[in-house]
Amino acid sequence: MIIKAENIKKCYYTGKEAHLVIDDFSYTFEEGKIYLIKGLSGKGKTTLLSLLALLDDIDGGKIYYDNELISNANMDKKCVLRSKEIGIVFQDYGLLQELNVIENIILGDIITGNLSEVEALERSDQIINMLQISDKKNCYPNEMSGGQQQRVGIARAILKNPKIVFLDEPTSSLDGENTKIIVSFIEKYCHENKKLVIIATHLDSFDNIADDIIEL
Ligand SMILES: Nc1ncnc2c1ncn2[C@@H]1O[C@H](COP(=O)(O)OP(=O)(O)OP(=O)(O)O)[C@@H](O)[C@H]1O
Repeated sequence: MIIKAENIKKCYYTGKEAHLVIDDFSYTFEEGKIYLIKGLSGKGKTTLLSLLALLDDIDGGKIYYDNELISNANMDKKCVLRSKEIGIVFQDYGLLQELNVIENIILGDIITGNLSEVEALERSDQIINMLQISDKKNCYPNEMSGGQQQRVGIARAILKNPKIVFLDEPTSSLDGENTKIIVSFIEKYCHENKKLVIIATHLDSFDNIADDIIEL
């Protein structure tokens, strides 16, 4: 999947005042590559990620997925794309506290029908093994470290084998060891499976594996 952003803009309104956060951003993201969106806090990294991931609407410009103009599509079409082709890893992990690791990973894709329970369990077993959290499979989020919870978030995002993965500050609160595990996993996942990976970060953890770095 290729994402093309053409002159995209995003404004936030506080009262009557408009703040232009993304101003005329253009870029083409290609499959099989890892891109970093970098910049200081408040520069608009999360905003840009959520526009490209179709979580929020642009105020100007165009977004194409594989040459199809998608920014004008209706909500249903965007939801289907997000559900089938896009995996998102959120900055705050976004895990459900009442569910254990396996349930957190598989439930969404079983509910949406992306995977059968058998497929989901089989794939989640492989993924948590690669991410080195197999011993935590029955734990609840509050029984795990930040690095372990982040890996659960990654496992959940890639369970359905999406073509595109967005990660928002995936290593911001992690130590060196956890960062290393996540960086090498992301590199392998992207390059071996020809996925498009877009990472918003203010850190240098991914610099060595990035195909391009976009400074905001
Ligand atoms: N929903 C919103 N309503 C109004 N302003 C917003 C909203 N979301 C973000 N902003 C503003 O837009 C700007 C960019 O925010 P964004 O979260 O995209 O930056 P960021 O680069 O990801 O920052 P950080 O590294 O701190 O996460 C900030 O000034 C922020 O205050």
